[in-house]
Amino acid sequence: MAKKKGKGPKGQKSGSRDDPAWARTDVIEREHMQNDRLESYYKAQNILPDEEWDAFLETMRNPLPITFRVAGSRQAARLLNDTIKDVHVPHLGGVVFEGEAVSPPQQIPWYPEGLAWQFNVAKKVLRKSPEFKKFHNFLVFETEVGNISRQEAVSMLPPLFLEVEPHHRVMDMCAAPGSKTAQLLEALHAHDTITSSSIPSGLLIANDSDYKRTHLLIHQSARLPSPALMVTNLDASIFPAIKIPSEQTHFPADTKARVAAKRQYQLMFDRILCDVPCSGDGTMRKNPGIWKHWSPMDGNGLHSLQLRILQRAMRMLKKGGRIVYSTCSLNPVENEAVVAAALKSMPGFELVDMSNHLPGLIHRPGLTSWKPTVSKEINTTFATYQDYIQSLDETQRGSSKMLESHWPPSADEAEKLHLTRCIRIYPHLQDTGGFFIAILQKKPPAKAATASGTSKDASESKRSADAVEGLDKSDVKKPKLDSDVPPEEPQNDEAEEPEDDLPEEAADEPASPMEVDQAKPETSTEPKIRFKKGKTAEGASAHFKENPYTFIAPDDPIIKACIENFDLSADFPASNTLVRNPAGDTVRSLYMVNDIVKSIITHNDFARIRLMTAGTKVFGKQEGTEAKRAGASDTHFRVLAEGLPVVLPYIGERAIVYADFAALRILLEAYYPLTSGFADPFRSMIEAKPNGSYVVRFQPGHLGNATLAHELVLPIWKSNVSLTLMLDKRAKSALSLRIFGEDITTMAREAAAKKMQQKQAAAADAIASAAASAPDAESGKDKDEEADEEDVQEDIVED
Ligand SMILES: C[S@@+](CC[C@H](N)C(=O)[O-])C[C@H]1O[C@@H](n2cnc3c(N)ncnc32)[C@H](O)[C@@H]1O
Repeated sequence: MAKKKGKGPKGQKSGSRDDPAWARTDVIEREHMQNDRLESYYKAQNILPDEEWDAFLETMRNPLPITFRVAGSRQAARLLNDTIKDVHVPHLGGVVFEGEAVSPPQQIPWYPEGLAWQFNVAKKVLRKSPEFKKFHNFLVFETEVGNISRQEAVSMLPPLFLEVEPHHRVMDMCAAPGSKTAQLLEALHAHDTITSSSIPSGLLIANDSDYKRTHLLIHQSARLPSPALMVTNLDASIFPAIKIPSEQTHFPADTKARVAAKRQYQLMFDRILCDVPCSGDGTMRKNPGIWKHWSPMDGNGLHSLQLRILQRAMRMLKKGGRIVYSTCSLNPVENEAVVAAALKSMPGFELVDMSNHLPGLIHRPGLTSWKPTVSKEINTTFATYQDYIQSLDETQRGSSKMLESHWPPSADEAEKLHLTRCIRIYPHLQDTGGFFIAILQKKPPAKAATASGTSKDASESKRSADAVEGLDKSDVKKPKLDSDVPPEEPQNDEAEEPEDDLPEEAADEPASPMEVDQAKPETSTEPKIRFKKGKTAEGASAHFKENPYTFIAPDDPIIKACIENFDLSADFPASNTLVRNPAGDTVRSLYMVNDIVKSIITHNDFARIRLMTAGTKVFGKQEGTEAKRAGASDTHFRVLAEGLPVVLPYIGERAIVYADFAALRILLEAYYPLTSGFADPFRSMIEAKPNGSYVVRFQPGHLGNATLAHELVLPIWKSNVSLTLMLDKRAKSALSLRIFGEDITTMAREAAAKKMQQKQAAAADAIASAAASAPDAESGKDKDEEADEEDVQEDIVED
């Protein structure tokens, strides 16, 4: 039965469009899908021409189509997409259910390479139509192993506008539960092959202020293991400066020591996603409870936080860098008003026109004018903030929650700001949710002539740097609600006091005080930063309970054993492996990070940046009786399936065995198949090896009707007489379904037997107790149907 859910705005504690529980439990009858205030508010905003209004409202009342995206590394995604297109969709064409034709899934027209799909079928069809049931099963398993991401179509858009490349430093400010984070990670890993992962030089920091939701984020992003990922748990509006030694360590002689020190140490980002908490009224089709609870005051209240998050992002962006600001709200107060206020508050940024970036995407331009309401009863009569304030009794003025930035800029200003470059998506245009996107760019360095005749980056001027620093002081250091938008700084491209032609890396004021320890030599690998006393024990970091990461020395016995056992090549980045505990003891897992993540961990206090995870697990200690029987020593680690793509490029031939397709079938069918049951040459090859962890390269081939089209690389463990495929049970089932078209695993057989037993037991109970079975009869459901419903509850997890 439907549970009551909280009614807070999206991204607040009670749930969001990205919260699966929230999405599923909210049930409301169609006749209750109306809200006079909502209609009157949005009519006042003129969001749509009159003739579209009915279609808009009607679509808002219809459930959303099911949409999903083929995820993972690009090559693997293309392959799986081909399977959907060439194997599944043809079977789903021409399905008739209860006398009605059911349409097969279709590719979303604007998603690159056709990797996103949508289909519109009732749950009953998914449950009862054999063709759709099979497809649904396939989707469930592929979702669990991370190859498919069920995600609302519009939610796939922001990362596409960010255009992340593998070398980019990327920040996802409000990232949980992480569907967009996954897309950003995929873009960082665009150079991965089907079997092995590249190690991008770039970085993704995925942040969310909600501790519990960061765990969803970690779970979601584990599907694409990345040495370039960090997850933090901070309020994005006061995200601290991250310190890394800059690539530039030499500055012109006249650079002030304080400026040089700062510029050496602040990480600036190429791409930032601000998918901010919002009122979420664009998600009504998925969360129909919003019809009942919608209030314009949610948007009014969130405006200030949204603005501060966007402004913080602007301060952390490199010149030439890009921010995507997005909400799933249609409310201009949360959208254009935030963007306009942010642009007015900080010089050097502009809205980018990307209206033709995704051919096939139907959208509308941003609004240039709107009418904020000053009460939930929809009072939009005040044309300006000044009019509104004047209308208040003097004693009330100080406590008013309305800000000047809730109101639109003048028509002239709106034109200069190019607010029409914002992108609005309305549900009736392409059968989606409602959405808003703005793409902001920090203007690239403009070369301007200086008095000395050398070429200078004019916007590096002291004036504009001061503008940024001024904002940092007002906003970041006082993490309270803004009562005001900082005044616009005059744009001055002429440097009054040109300093130097420095990289963007460090042009910002750190958000929290730090001192540079000048005594430490440049080459030291020790952190060069020390924090002011007590700083890490204050505020958010005081209660941070996670363990720190500790890098292990390249000559540590464990890493040496891994190098030996896996025949790791000389270029294996042993110095980038770390463990998750303060002293480096009780080691169970080894993590791997790339150089920039290593640099951040080394130079920043983990509690201050509330570091939840970094990099990816690659090796795990082989524990349990199986390991003891196999004689595994304390330094005997196995390569983990999740980290295998990352370490595969370094693993040497001694740790690799080649097998055919038949061997894969045996390994999937039984938990511990005997070595003697395999055919040669695989059998002799593996029997000749000592017990331990190996990597098997399964070669393409045919087996009955099944085809392995591309090499598959998986970890195994060899014991005295048997082998084990080191994948978890669900991953084995997904693999089996993908390759053999059916679940041939022991787990599937056991589950089927258990289900049969349960059905038999339930039937016996029903016969024994007629009274107990009566409510079921009343509800009109049979046990089979309930069991089916449970299956559907185990639905593909949604973003
Ligand atoms: C719209 S959701 C983000 C969805 C996410 N980008 C995705 O695609 O899966 C907004 C998120 O903002 C988080 N949030 C709310 N206030 C925040 C703040 N001050 N700083 C950082 N995150 C915040 C919420 O916990 C929520 O997870």
